Amino acid sequence: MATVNRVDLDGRQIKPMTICMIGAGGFIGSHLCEKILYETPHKILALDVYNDKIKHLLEPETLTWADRIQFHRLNIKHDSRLEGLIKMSDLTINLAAICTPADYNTRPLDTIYSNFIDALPVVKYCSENNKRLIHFSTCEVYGKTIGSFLPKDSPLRQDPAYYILKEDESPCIFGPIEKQRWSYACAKQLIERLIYAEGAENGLEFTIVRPFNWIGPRMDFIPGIDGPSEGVPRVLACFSNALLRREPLKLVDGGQSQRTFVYIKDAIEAVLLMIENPARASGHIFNVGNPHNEVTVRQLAEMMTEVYSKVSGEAALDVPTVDISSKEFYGEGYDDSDKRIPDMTIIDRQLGWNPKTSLWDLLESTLTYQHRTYAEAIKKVMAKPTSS
Ligand SMILES: NC(=O)c1ccc[n+]([C@@H]2O[C@H](COP(=O)([O-])OP(=O)(O)OC[C@H]3O[C@@H](n4cnc5c(N)ncnc54)[C@H](O)[C@@H]3O)[C@@H](O)[C@H]2O)c1
Ligand SMILES: O=c1ccn([C@@H]2O[C@H](COP(=O)(O)OP(=O)(O)O[C@H]3OC[C@@H](O)[C@H](O)[C@H]3O)[C@@H](O)[C@H]2O)c(=O)[nH]1
Repeated sequence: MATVNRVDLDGRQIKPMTICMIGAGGFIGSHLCEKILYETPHKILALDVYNDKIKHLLEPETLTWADRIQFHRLNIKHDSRLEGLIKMSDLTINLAAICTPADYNTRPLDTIYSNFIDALPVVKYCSENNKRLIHFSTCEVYGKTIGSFLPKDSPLRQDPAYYILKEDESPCIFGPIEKQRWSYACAKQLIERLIYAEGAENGLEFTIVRPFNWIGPRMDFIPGIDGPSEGVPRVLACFSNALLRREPLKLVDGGQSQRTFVYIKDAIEAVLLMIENPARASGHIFNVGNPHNEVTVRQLAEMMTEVYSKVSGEAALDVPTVDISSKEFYGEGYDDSDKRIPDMTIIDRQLGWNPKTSLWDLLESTLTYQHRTYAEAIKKVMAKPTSS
């Protein structure tokens, strides 16, 4: 229930606000809209080119929160309504971006435009109109770890100083320009620098979020079901798709890269704290991830196979994974982050936030959702004879 008498971390009453949420129809946006509508009195101006993932919040119009969410179908690349909507709001949250690795090396121009050029007017309108901005960046701005450049057998690789990623200390280490994978990270880094500079020179009140692999229901799409057959989503959806179709999970370059995964519902708690505690969140860059949920991609595949077998009741394949080269899977210009463990000092100190959900538990609830949502549709598609 949306409570009116909400207090912030310092015991002050939180006034209801209007939030302009750009990219509200995406994975993170859909969870953030739910959280705000279910638990707070705030209003949302939801901007996106799609609304499939928030349809349940928009229809029917008799829902108790219907007067607190307004959907505006628009593309921020070219829509004169953007400035007016930002002006009508107390806070703008920008989530809009091309953010699937399969696009970074194959559509580098779209990637750079989306993550830098298209975000520029949002920063400018916030700055000029004295509006607060929460901008979504990425953990990819750290790029590769310092440790990855050490010899394989160096004992220093075990020293956290060489791999833990700290907002105010770690360098941003990208590969050469011909590795177009880094077009995304580089564009995100430049918009972070621009926002930071707007804060320093023009007093923009900002918060930058660096998500570390947030996963959960509604992430991306299942190819051929609610997205293009040839599309390559992020790893959770790729592996879910293979499990649903009873095909081996593809491990890019042997699945040796490491990631930490955080449950979307834990991560959204952190965003709500930022929204409602401006004095503690403004001027900061926050890592938001779960340092305790680290696995290699191979281990993720093994765990997902086991969890899916449990939630679906179907035995796992005899050979559940297959190796594939990054060139074959993503094409020319792919490169990878080796390891991503967030330092949590700043977010813990400023907002007292820490993630709660283990990788096993978050996979169990997410794969239960995937099975319930897609298993029947996949069976139907697979039963259809293919035209030759
Ligand atoms: N999910 C993660 O783990 C993760 C990790 C790092 C960074 N991020 C960042 O968080 C943000 C949201 O990510 P997500 O996972 O929800 O992705 P998503 O693709 O599900 O959501 C992005 C939304 O933005 C919309 N959008 C894109 N361009 C637009 C435009 N020009 N005009 C209007 N709407 C537009 C898309 O339609 C989509 O609904 C992105 O900026 C992404 O870079 C996410
Ligand atoms: O089928 C697959 C898909 C992916 N992978 C691997 O799994 C790892 C994770 O891949 P994801 O697609 O989830 O994306 P990444 O973690 O590399 O980047 C993501 O992280 C931060 C965000 O900014 C973006 O959402 C995205 O860039 C990579 O090493 C990738 O090569 C596979 O081995 N098999």
